[in-house]
Amino acid sequence: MIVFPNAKINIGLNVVSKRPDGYHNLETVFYPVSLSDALEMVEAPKSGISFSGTAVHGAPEDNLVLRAYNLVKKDFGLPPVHFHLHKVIPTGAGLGGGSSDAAFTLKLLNNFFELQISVEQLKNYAAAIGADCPFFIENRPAFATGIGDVLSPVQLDLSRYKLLIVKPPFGVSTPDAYRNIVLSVPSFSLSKIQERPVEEWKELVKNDFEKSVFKEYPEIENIKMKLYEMGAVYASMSGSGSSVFGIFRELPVQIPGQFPNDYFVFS
Ligand SMILES: C[C@](O)(CO)[C@H](O)COP(=O)(O)OP(=O)(O)OC[C@H]1O[C@@H](n2ccc(N)nc2=O)[C@H](O)[C@@H]1O
Ligand SMILES: Nc1ncnc2c1ncn2[C@@H]1O[C@H](COP(=O)(O)OP(=O)(O)OP(=O)(O)O)[C@@H](O)[C@H]1O
Repeated sequence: MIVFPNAKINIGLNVVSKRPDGYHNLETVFYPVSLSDALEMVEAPKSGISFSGTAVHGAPEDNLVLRAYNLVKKDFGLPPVHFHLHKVIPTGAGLGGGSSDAAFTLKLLNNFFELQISVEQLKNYAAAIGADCPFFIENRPAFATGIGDVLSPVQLDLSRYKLLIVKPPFGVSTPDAYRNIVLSVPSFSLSKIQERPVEEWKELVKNDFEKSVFKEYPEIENIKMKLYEMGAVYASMSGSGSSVFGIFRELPVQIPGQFPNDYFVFS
């Protein structure tokens, strides 16, 4: 069975408080995008994972795909399986690629082995893996609070716009970004985002990570400015970076030529 775990972008991100467990409460809008990995699972004599595509760091047994499999196996005694992960979504990019792989693994196991796990229980498994992970279970535009795990759907449809995602040749560590965050009191609640046209977002919708991350990596701010110069209606860093997305009415021509060769450009 093959599935295609997709990336997300964060439209706005307000980090509102630090919790006693070290995590942060936030407000964000998750929006699924079509940039995707490919994940295949077959039954095999021994469990494992192989890779192709862009490099995935870390030991295979630490991969979030195997962590998701082991979590479900504990409760359901699954047979051994082999996964092949073709990685396309860059890591350290704020695009949630690893979280999506894990969430799609949970859904894949549920479907393949007919485990009858409810959506709520799938979200609980996902929350045990990472804060971004529960969103990818239902994978639809959602306003998120808590640590990113309390989700309510928003009627947000950007399909008449074009999206351009630019990833510089380096990533940003999520734990480091949270360590350096400056907390904010949101002046606009992202739960109301669908009521405001994209044309107004530039003034209303902020990502709190930008301040500290731009200071350390001015190149990321340059990408954002470039996207506005290219005619973006709205541009922002996604999550804790390092990728930046631009929302356009029409995509500018010759996009890759606008950025150096070692930048990934996805449209
Ligand atoms: C930046 C975002 O991508 C925005 O969607 C997410 O908040 C990050 O989610 P994630 O990568 O799934 O995060 P996890 O793997 O659960 O946590 C990585 C680290 O980020 C920090 N972390 C994460 C989420 C959160 N709400 N508060 C935090 O402080 C914690 O230090 C944690 O150890
Ligand atoms: N399946 C996987 N794909 C990518 N990275 C994985 C995976 N499993 C574990 N990891 C580890 O997780 C780290 C973060 O990867 P991820 O793709 O979630 O990027 P991110 O940009 O930090 O996402 P986020 O938006 O959640 O902050 C990687 O550096 C890698 O060591």
